Amino acid sequence: MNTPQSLTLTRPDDWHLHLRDEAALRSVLPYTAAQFARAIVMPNLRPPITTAAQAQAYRERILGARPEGSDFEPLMTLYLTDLTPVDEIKRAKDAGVVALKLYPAGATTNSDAGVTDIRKIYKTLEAMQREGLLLLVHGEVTDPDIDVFDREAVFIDRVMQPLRKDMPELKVVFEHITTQEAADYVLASDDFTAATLTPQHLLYNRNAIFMGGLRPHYYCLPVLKREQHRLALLKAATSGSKKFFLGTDSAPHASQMKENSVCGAGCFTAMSALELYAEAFDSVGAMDQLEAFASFNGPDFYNLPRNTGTVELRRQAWTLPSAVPFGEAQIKPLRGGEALAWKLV
Ligand SMILES: NC(=O)N[C@@H](CC(=O)O)C(=O)O
Ligand SMILES: [Zn+2]
Ligand SMILES: [Zn+2]
Repeated sequence: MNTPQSLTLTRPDDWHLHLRDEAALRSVLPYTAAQFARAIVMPNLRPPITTAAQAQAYRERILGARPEGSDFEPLMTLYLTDLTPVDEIKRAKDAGVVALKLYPAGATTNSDAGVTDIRKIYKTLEAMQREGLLLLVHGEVTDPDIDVFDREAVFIDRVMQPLRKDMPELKVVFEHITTQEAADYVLASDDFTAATLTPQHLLYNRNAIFMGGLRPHYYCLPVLKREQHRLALLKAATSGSKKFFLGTDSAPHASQMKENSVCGAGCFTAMSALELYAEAFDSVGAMDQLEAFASFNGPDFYNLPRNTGTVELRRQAWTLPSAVPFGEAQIKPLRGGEALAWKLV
């Protein structure tokens, strides 16, 4: 077993992050800026970021919310709709946008304006393939006849397989994968397909949502799955395959929205992201695989330079605050009030 007391790694990036806007943005950004050099910023605001001009303006707001002295760099994305014009792709490329996000309409938080049928946007996807912009997918079908726990596996058959056949050189990131089926699919695919993995899906199975009562802070989409799936994801993350990389999907919701008769989907992990991944990798003696997962595989897939500089993780117990301010409200981080075994120093 590889059980180091500390680990120095090249500065990592977060390849899937929700920052929200305005006061919420100002509350959560410092946590990510303290952990990561860059992050792929999700566009599912209300209203969503659908144009290059909106992405540029959102980027400025993010830069303006950085703590004094921070060099954190947001990497911008657009939200695909049925009506995204083909011309927008060139404008996006020129504006420095790196990817577009496919939310099947109704699949998750703020996805109402999403795509109703992927075939409606094929011309736009072809333009992305030409311009070298990546497609990021929330990979769940929205068919109400499909069980919530099967929606990712069914998405592979109904959407991913035909898409890969029709658009073979479009780089696709299967975001926040949660199943053995998705891990196997990505492993078996060619170099144009990769996946992000969240800390919660590497650490927990679906029992966590029901432990001694319903636990809203463990509810995200795609929902946590059985232990067999968690083990497959952890195996993929620590396998040394370059197709898997860090994407927290940290998705802040005010605690009154989580602790409500209808609980919003999303886990807030930005305050302790690297520590949670370290715990997952350490649990299988794979700390030596963490640097590639957190710092190399993402930039390599996106064709961006790797970061310079390093950060250090130490095996040192500390307690995560149970709640922190979130604009006028408050937010409860995943594992808040509990001890963590690793600390970013
Ligand atoms: N993951 C989540 O449960 N929620 C995300 C949306 C998403 O990434 O699907 C959010 O924006 O809150
Ligand atoms: Zn999603
Ligand atoms: Zn997300």
